[in-house]
Amino acid sequence: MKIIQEIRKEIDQCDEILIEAFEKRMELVLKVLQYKTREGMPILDSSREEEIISHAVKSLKNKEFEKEIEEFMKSMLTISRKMQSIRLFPYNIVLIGFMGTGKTAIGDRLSQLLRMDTIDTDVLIERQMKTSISKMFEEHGEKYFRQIEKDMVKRVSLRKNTIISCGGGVVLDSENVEHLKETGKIVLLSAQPEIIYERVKNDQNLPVLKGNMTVEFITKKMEERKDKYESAADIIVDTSHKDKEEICQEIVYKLLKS
Ligand SMILES: Nc1ncnc2c1ncn2[C@@H]1O[C@H](COP(=O)(O)OP(=O)(O)OP(=O)(O)O)[C@@H](O)[C@H]1O
Ligand SMILES: O=C(O)C1=C[C@@H](O)[C@@H](O)[C@H](O)C1
Ligand SMILES: [Mg+2]
Repeated sequence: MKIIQEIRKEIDQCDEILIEAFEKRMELVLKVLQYKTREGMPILDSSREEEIISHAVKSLKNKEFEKEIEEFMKSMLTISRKMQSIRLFPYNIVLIGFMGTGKTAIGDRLSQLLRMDTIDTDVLIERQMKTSISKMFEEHGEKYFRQIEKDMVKRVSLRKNTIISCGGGVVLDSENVEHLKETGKIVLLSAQPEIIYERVKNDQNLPVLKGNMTVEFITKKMEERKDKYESAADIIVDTSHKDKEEICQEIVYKLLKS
């Protein structure tokens, strides 16, 4: 009994050291963040995280704990990144734009990079209604879908520190824009019609383009919606000829400047 008490005492001492080191580390992370923001340096640096993890694995004396140290460092980096994201973006990041501009794809990547939660109105609607958007259009018409979408936008606008990827038609309704703006900043993703066509041409779940999957129709529809998209936007990021990493960096940079 005495032995276990002795060991526990040592564990408590280890925890004290960890707590002290953790506190110090978080304070230093915030200092780096302030410095980077002041100097206009890129905030996201995935290679630095990999370096920190591999350094920790190498530094370990007892190799029995390799897997565990990796997990430990990853959790700490996640906590640290989350803390930074909350300070940098104390609001929802709302992604809007035409079909195929990358709202869903960029929402997912941005959420990995910033360790912020992400949701997608189309995905939530399909999950709630237990059917596809195409079927909803087919069986009940567009008006029915837009009402469900409107209710969903109202609900998701109540969230905090979340990346909200919207359906392509969400901002056509001015009340949706008002709700989203109450808690978020709006990022308009754009792309050239030819690029959008290449990205969506095989997508069977886009009823607005059904029977009209051509560059000409996409161009016309984009032109019709242009003013609504642009007037809702706090920042605009063109996604043509850019990979997801570049787009995320640009979103972060422009949001911080806005
Ligand atoms: N920057 C990019 N480069 C190459 N492919 C991309 C890029 N962004 C998105 N894509 C691809 O284009 C397709 C459409 O993207 P995504 O589904 O994210 O668009 P969306 O804006 O969410 O469209 P929707 O309005 O239909 O929900 C996907 O296959 C995605 O992987
Ligand atoms: O642009 C649109 O009107 C749409 C885009 C998709 O995200 C879906 O929300 C739906 O297919 C309608
Ligand atoms: Mg999408």
